[in-house]
Amino acid sequence: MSSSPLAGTTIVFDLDGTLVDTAPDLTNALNRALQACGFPAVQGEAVRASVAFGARAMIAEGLHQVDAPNEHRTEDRIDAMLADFLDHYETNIAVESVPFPGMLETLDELQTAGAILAVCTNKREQLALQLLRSLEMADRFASIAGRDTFAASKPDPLHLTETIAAAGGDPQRAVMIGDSDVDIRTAKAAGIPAIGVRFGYGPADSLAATAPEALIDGYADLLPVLHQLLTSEDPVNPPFGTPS
Ligand SMILES: O=C(O)COP(=O)(O)O
Ligand SMILES: [Mg+2]
Repeated sequence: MSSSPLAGTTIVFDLDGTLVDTAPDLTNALNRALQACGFPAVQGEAVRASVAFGARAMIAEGLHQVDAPNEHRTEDRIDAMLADFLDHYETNIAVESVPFPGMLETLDELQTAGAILAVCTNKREQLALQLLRSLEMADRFASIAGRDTFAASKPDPLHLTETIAAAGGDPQRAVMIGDSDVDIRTAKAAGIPAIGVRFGYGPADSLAATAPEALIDGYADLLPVLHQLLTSEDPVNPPFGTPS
């Protein structure tokens, strides 16, 4: 039997910018929507930070980057662009999207140690499933919950606690891992420790400002940091909630 502190612990991952580098395909979908309106394409770097906030935010940032006149920024126009964006994205979801370096190996190690894996993303559930299936990763996760899976989505803590419940896990034995302040705020609101990843899309200062339990720069750091977190005997900040 495994004596790892990871055994039976639910490790919940954000998707975009945490498990998978989805920015290139999202940028391609944005450019398709911009070009359909007669605007030029934008560079990925220019809209990268907006990926953390979803397709609508990417469109708003894209329109800002191309100096779109105000009449192109109405709700109706943005809705039409969003439909165009999603249409293209759905059929091109895993063309350039790749797992972050070391991610698959780390998931292997977590599973070997007996951890329960789950995904809590603000992507639409169907798109999250499609992406993870395309990358042949979907079966690794006991639950995959998108923005439309439950009654509320991140930063509402219900999204995270329901994801853990759907995975058959215990919120008192869970850790959230994400690239944006939204992920960390969600975890804090649920009373769950959080690890921020600095290689994703969330701006570094806002990620750090939410004070996650730890910040990592790559998957090589995740297991040691998790181990430290799960075996911490700090009575002031116990790893799992308040001691009874
Ligand atoms: O698509 C989004 O809104 C962001 O997705 P994420 O929650 O997986 O980072
Ligand atoms: Mg993210």
